[in-house]
Amino acid sequence: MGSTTTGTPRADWSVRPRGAAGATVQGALALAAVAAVGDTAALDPLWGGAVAAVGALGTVVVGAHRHHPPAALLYRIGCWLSGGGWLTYTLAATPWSLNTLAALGVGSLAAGLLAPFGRATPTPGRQPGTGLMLRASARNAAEWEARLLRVCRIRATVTDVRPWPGGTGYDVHADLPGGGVTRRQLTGYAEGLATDARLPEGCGVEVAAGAHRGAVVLRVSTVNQLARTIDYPADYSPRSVLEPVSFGEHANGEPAAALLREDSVLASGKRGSGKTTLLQDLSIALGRCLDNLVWHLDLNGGGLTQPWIDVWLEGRTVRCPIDWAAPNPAEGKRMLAAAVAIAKHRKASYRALKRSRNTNLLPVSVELPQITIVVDEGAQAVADRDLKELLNELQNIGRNEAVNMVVSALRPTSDLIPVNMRKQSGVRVQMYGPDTEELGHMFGWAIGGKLSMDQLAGRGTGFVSIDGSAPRPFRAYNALPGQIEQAALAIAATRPDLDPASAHAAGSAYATRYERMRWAFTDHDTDDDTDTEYGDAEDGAAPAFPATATAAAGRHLTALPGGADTWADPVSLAHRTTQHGSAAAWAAPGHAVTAAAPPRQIPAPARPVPPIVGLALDAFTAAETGRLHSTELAEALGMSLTELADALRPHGITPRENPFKRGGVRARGYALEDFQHPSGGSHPGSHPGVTPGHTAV
Ligand SMILES: Nc1ncnc2c1ncn2[C@@H]1O[C@H](COP(=O)(O)OP(=O)(O)OP(=O)(O)O)[C@@H](O)[C@H]1O
Repeated sequence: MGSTTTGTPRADWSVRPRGAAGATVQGALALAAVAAVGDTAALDPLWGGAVAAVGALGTVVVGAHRHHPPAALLYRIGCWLSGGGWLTYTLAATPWSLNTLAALGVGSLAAGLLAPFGRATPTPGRQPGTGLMLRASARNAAEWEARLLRVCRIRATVTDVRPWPGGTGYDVHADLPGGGVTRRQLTGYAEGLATDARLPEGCGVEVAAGAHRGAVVLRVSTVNQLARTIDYPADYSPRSVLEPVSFGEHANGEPAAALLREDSVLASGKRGSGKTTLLQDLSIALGRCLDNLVWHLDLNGGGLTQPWIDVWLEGRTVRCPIDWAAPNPAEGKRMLAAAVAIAKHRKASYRALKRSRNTNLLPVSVELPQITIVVDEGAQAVADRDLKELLNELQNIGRNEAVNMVVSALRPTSDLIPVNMRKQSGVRVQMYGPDTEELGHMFGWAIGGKLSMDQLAGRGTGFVSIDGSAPRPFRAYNALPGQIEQAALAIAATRPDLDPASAHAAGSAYATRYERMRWAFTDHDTDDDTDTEYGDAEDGAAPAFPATATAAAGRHLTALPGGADTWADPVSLAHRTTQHGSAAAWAAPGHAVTAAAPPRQIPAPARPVPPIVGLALDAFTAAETGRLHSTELAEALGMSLTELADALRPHGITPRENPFKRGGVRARGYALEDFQHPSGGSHPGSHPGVTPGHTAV
């Protein structure tokens, strides 16, 4: 009985057989009827042979067309031949004898019992047009159906098994059953499937989208491709940032690549996992783009930038391959402040261009390039409150205006990388490491919690997820210094220049960057606290400081009055710090300083506190300590060590003679009491008795 869609039962009068028994009985009756008619009509027995031959031939043709398995073909040919043989005999003799009828009965019984061999379906592993499937693939398909049922309790139908070109794995195409089973459910079983399939170490199963929502492709690697080192392909031909940027290979040989016009990248991994190498890959790939400029914010000791800059410092190229590189927080603040200014400026200045191109997205080009800031050791950057704020702001506003970021960090956890920064990163990479829980932190526990580092092959390998897609294992290209040098020379010749409107918005910090870079990336003989990031105070060759600078604590990024100040001028140094709240009223003798903002009220200090001292006191308060290393204080104030020393010396404040230990490091530094009770100074208005939490004037 069938049923209508409304549920009312309805009789089914079709003669289509239901099951093997029905088909056998129907077949036997039909054969007996043909024999009876033939006998009555005195048909020539040869017709029986003809029927058998035509039936068998038809079975072969139809079977091949419908991809019937060999057992089904044999069974069906057998049925035609035995039926045809019986018919021939009965036409020659008579159907009406007990023996012929018994032969028909026995034959029919045998056909009924052997019917399962004749089943034409399922023949897994086949889609129209894919041709005959190899027997091994068909067996593999059946195994995967069984495995999906065993491991995931999902009764999927495998529709194809396609070997990878290199023979290092295969794709299993499957249709999910109805009833709400989703691809995402399967993703959680990837590890279990790989184990059940007894895949070699380092091999795994990736779950990818199929042709439709109910289809899935399991990428099964059988040879540990990720274990071999892949050099960066020696191809520096020009590309566009509108094309995917490649940084490695997946296990099946496909390039690991992402579109970085709008999506920013967050790459995390423990020390030595291959983050810097990955950033080098991205720097090369992005540097090749004629519509993109690479900036480096390298707080990791210059390892990222140095190989790029050397060719320029050595005079092997006139143009610097990296448009701007910042090796320390102070320069980083200038860079990020300039990037924020550019993003804001572009919003306004290129409105007409967007309208004329009928697009909401800033159309990047050789004349109007994207800026991609590659940040090595983002955790160090976000440890600085100002850098963190700037990075956050840039990430929030830079997408449309083509100011993008690639950030690396030791861990993807919120203590090192702000949650917003992770959430806003469309491309997320977690490099190999012993701690599987990092995958949960990076990709979310629902997906990442079910992945395993066992799928990777040590340093240089990782998982990448693009725009929330299932994380895929990949191996990053290995970019060695010699190759970076080659790339740097090629890119120096092809990279674009910043568009004039953006360069204008970036101000003098941008215009003077090369002088500072040249200084910062050249070796200098330095000596403890008199170190400087860009130069020595007494060295007349030291470059001028840019007029646009981040204010002391970088909280107010405004152009400083007075233009480019000189390197060793304490007034200008202090002046740079007066943006913090505004203590412009203080000035050293003989110097007039224009107030940038109205002076703040102070509770009741006996005498005014110089701004540099006030800011230093703030830094001690923020750090909740009575001792700060010179580098810490300089960093907190956005100054170099020499700038700091020069600014404090007039107030009789110098680093303590004896080094002290903080955070496990022994170094010289400043003591809070020296700021509260300075020994003296050139300025008549010294400031006895000030306490942290005071307000500078
Ligand atoms: N893709 C790669 N292929 C082969 N070897 C690699 C790859 N990436 C990194 N390595 C190896 O690992 C070492 C460390 O790499 P890298 O400096 O990039 O790691 P890192 O995570 O940046 O380390 P750190 O955080 O200490 O700076 C390299 O010297 C290199 O030998």
